Amino acid sequence: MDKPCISIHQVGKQFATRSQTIEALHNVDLDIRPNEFVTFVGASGCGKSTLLRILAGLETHSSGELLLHDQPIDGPGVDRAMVFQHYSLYPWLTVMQNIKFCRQLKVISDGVHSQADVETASGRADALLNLMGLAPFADAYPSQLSGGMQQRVAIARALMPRPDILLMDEPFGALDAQTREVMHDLIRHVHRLEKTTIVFVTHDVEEAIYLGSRIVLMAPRPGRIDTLYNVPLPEARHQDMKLESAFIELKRQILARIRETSGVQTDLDQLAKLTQGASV
Ligand SMILES: Nc1ncnc2c1ncn2[C@@H]1O[C@H](COP(=O)(O)OP(=O)(O)OP(=O)(O)O)[C@@H](O)[C@H]1O
Repeated sequence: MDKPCISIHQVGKQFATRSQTIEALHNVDLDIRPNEFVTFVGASGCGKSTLLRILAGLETHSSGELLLHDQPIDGPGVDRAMVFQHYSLYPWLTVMQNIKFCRQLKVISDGVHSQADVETASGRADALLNLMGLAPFADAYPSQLSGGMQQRVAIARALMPRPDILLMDEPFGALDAQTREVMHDLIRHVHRLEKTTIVFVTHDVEEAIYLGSRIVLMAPRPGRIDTLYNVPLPEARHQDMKLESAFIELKRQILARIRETSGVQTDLDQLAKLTQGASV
């Protein structure tokens, strides 16, 4: 078995607010292998985004150890890229300029750039434009694009420096159902082609199963890993798999476990009474 590229050992995170200390993560242990596609689900507040932000180096952890290729994570790095739910594109730059933006920052900060550098970057940007189906929109501005297309630009921009790890925090949460399906097949294709390790946080269990090879179910108060599930689907996926019994059974199990761990129940008797009252 491959050596893990990310090792999370006994990681804890507390947030101190004025009135209390919140244990956002408690003794989290997980190894992620190179080129894995791991999806995280769980009830609201179970620490999914906090863990992702710690992996990105945008947040510090309070205890334990996080290693990336055996080195401690102590801040952001070009080896990791993050894609958020909101597209975070620069509205005054075109699609192509947005994709090349980080590369240009690097050139400015390094103070060196050869003609070969520029050509390599242009070739990479062109390849990503094509991969994302954005070639006809290279000169468009973000405001001229749909939400799905803007998120494709954000993904292309994240992939530009060839990160080892792509961290995605509900990247398709704001898209309509049809666009999400298209994005699911696109991101699986990107994963196969680019061989990037993907860590993907979502509220949507169906999305977690369709995309992931492994699902990490987290539970809240304190935020912790509850269950790991291997996804019993082949690498090559298609939308009809969502109707197969293995898929539906896994979805049922995970949804039931999220309900159990969230401690939130819908009181159907109470709802029925309220509805009766309303109809009088
Ligand atoms: N900066 C912060 N200061 C104080 N508490 C925080 C902070 N960030 C997160 N928390 C708390 O830590 C816990 C975990 O939050 P986090 O956003 O990681 O959960 P989540 O699983 O991503 O939730 P959701 O699915 O609702 O986005 C929550 O109780 C949240 O209120």
